[in-house]
Amino acid sequence: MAIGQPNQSTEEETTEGDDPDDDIVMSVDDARVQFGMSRGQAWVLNDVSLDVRREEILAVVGESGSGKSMFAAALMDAVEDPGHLSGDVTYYPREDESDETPSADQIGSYDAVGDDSIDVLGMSEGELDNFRWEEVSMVFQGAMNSFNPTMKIKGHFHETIQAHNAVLDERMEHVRNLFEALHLDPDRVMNAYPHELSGGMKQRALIALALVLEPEVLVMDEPTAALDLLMQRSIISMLRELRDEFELTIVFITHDLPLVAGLSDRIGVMYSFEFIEVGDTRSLLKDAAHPYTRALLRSVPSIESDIDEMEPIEGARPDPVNIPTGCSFHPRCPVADDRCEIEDPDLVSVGDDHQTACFYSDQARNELSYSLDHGTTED
Ligand SMILES: Nc1ncnc2c1ncn2[C@@H]1O[C@H](COP(=O)(O)OP(=O)(O)OP(=O)(O)O)[C@@H](O)[C@H]1O
Ligand code: NI
Repeated sequence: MAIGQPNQSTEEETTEGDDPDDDIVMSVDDARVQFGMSRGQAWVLNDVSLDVRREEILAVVGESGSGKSMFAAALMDAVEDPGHLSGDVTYYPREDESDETPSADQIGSYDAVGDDSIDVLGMSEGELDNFRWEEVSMVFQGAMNSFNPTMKIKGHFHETIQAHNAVLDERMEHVRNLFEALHLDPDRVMNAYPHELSGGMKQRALIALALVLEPEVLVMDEPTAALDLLMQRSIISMLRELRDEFELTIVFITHDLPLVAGLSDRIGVMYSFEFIEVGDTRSLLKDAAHPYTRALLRSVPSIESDIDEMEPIEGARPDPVNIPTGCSFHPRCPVADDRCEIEDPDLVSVGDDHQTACFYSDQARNELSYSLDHGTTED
């Protein structure tokens, strides 16, 4: 395709994987979060559609304020006021292999939209409270200090288990397995008060707490941001094992792209409150197709790159009250033209299991360079 010639985009294109057999655990369709400000209506999640695949590790990356935490909150209907969430969020419980009956029936109390799916935004507060521990659990941004300082770690586990009427001995046995996978000494940590633990230990204990009722999906919002690099890397390496051992799906939210390069199966890049590129980690890092993703990869430090090769992304971040028309990245984009100011590109396929929302991804790939001496090489 000649440079400057736009890709064809169609309404039908979505972020769904190329493989129709992909087992989807959650799907988000046309999710929007809107709130009124004195300056006008603000959109902090702008028509987002994305499928989360069962047992994948999906990294959600983007600059501060791009909507990553909003997306996480949307997954469990936890958007706080004044934000108002609309659209659809659907959860697909694992089918019981020994039985044709979908496990949605076994879960029982939730409202199912179909035989085997659950309408997350249609649940009552009580249903949501169970859902958030038993199906889709979350480690919130900055939650490391959310432990009650006057209660031993053990107490937090007991409290959660009892609040959900689960069998204490059974659950505590599971917790021992979780602790082992997270390289925590159960006796020592359980009997400690929060302040007696290092940041890394507290964060791992929090991850174990999120998994105590065996959810299918674990959403983690910047779970390692407050820790030193060594501890970050060590937790990251435990997460893959945790996923394998407990058959988890992990949605890992971070502003730190190199950190998740060796962890995730797929990466979704958010810009201006929506996904602008989604793809298989290897393909996305090697051959990023969106000018923003390429700029992001150029702006991150790597072990070998010189500090002067790093280029911060120029221009102001989008304002939720004043999202640019057309492609929201156009004011900062080196390859944008008139079309980009008017038309909003949909996500279209740009490779195997790789979609991007840009009319000029060929041009971006040809003209915008970045070096890749981090990430995929360190599996
Ligand atoms: N409860 C809320 N209601 C409305 N808007 C909100 C609410 N919470 C945050 N926002 C706004 O939503 C936008 C997106 O915020 P969000 O927290 O999702 O960004 P983020 O990508 O997670 O950033 P960071 O990396 O700094 O955590 C921001 O402009 C923020 O001010
Ligand atoms: Ni956030």
